[in-house]
Amino acid sequence: MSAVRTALYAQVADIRIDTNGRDAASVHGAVESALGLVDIVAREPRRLDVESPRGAYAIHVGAGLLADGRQLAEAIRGRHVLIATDANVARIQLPVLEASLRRLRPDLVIAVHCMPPGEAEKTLGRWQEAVAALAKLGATRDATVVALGGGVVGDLAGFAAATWMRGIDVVQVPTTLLAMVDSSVGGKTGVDLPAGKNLVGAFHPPAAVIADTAALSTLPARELRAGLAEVVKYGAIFDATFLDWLDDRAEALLAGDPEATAEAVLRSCRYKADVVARDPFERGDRALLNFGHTFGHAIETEQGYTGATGGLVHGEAVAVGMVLAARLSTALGRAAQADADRLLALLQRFGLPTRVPAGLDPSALLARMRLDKKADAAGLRFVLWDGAGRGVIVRDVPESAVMAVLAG
Ligand SMILES: NC(=O)c1ccc[n+]([C@@H]2O[C@H](COP(=O)([O-])OP(=O)(O)OC[C@H]3O[C@@H](n4cnc5c(N)ncnc54)[C@H](O)[C@@H]3O)[C@@H](O)[C@H]2O)c1
Ligand SMILES: O=C(O)C(=O)C[C@@H](O)[C@H](O)[C@H](O)COP(=O)(O)O
Ligand SMILES: [Zn+2]
Repeated sequence: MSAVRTALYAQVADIRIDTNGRDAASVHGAVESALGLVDIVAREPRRLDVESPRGAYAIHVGAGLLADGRQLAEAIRGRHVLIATDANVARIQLPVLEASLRRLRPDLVIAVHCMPPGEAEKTLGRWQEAVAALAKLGATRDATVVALGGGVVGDLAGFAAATWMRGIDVVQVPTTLLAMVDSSVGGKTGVDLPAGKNLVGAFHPPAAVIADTAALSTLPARELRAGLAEVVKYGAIFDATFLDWLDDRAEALLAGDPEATAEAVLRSCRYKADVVARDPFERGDRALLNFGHTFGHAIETEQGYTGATGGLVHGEAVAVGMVLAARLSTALGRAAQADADRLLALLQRFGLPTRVPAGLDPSALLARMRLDKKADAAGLRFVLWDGAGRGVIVRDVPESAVMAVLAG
């Protein structure tokens, strides 16, 4: 262990990062916490393989994968690497990831691109900065973008990779629970416009996903809860018994228990991997993953993506959206009230919001939904459920019923 410690410190001391000043204390903290995890990594990280139009890729899940570095080092083909991250993650996880990469792949030419955190930064302007960083690096077609961060970084950096020279590799290294269980898998990338969420983007599956569950130890509680909303979503649409499992493990998950967390990540990735392998371009049942999102995205857009400054963050908006989708299902006679009540109780147990924020106008939200990506010339489509674990895609939902749940 002491040889690993010496090597990690030596590598970290060597690193120059233009975009982020880090003090010695934060480097020390990051290295020490990474070292504490090397033992845990010996307990075998788990691996899932996912078919995709760009080739099969592995999802690695385990504690300490960033300090270990082997899965990441092996996923990089060419010489140029752009590590894209945000300012919070750059302070905490970047030193460890960069040290591992330099230790295991001294052949690489590495640059770091750092953006400010938050949904409000998932913009075309920030995408332009990311591709400019690829140009500065001289990234060739065999270059790799390493997306180190939450879903905002993952979507934006993934889109930069999708568009640079019409498509280079991206390795997703999720550091939030939401990104581990959802956004790093399946290849949706993109940015928001003022007119709507993720309106500009591309399907661009990753070359690998490396989910170091130890990174979650520094995640703010609010972001952990937001991630749990997307975990609940899998139970709601695919598997009622997973809702029972979540209910049983709620305390453990909220406390960041490593075993419960790793299992929640793996099970979530399995649900998502199955559906995206079957339907990578969302022509069919992949749309079930949008449960709660028609409402949720309308809320986020209407609030101007102000999750970091008083609005709802994505997972919170999805929690509210799922409650509304369940109510709409009940109102349309598709599901029992008891199912909606159970979902509401679980989301409340996870400390998630379950009501439309005050001050949002139902008709303005309905207007936002018209730019939902599931809509077509024939109108809106909603993801509803026929009861817990049985998501269903529905057309011809009367606007009056939608307005009633928005207002209720
Ligand atoms: N592509 C997809 O399939 C998909 C799926 C779900 C969500 N999304 C998108 O993901 C985004 C939301 O992602 P998110 O919830 O990860 O939010 P986020 O990326 O904004 O991260 C949340 C906050 O946590 C900080 N953070 C990240 N990792 C940390 C760590 N380990 N320790 C401390 N702080 C950390 C970030 O800096 C940020 O402030 C939305 O834009 C949503 O549309 C995409
Ligand atoms: O992967 C998918 O497919 C999803 O819908 C997952 C969602 O959790 C995610 O928020 C996604 O970005 C929404 O996609 P969009 O196509 O509705 O913008
Ligand atoms: Zn989502």
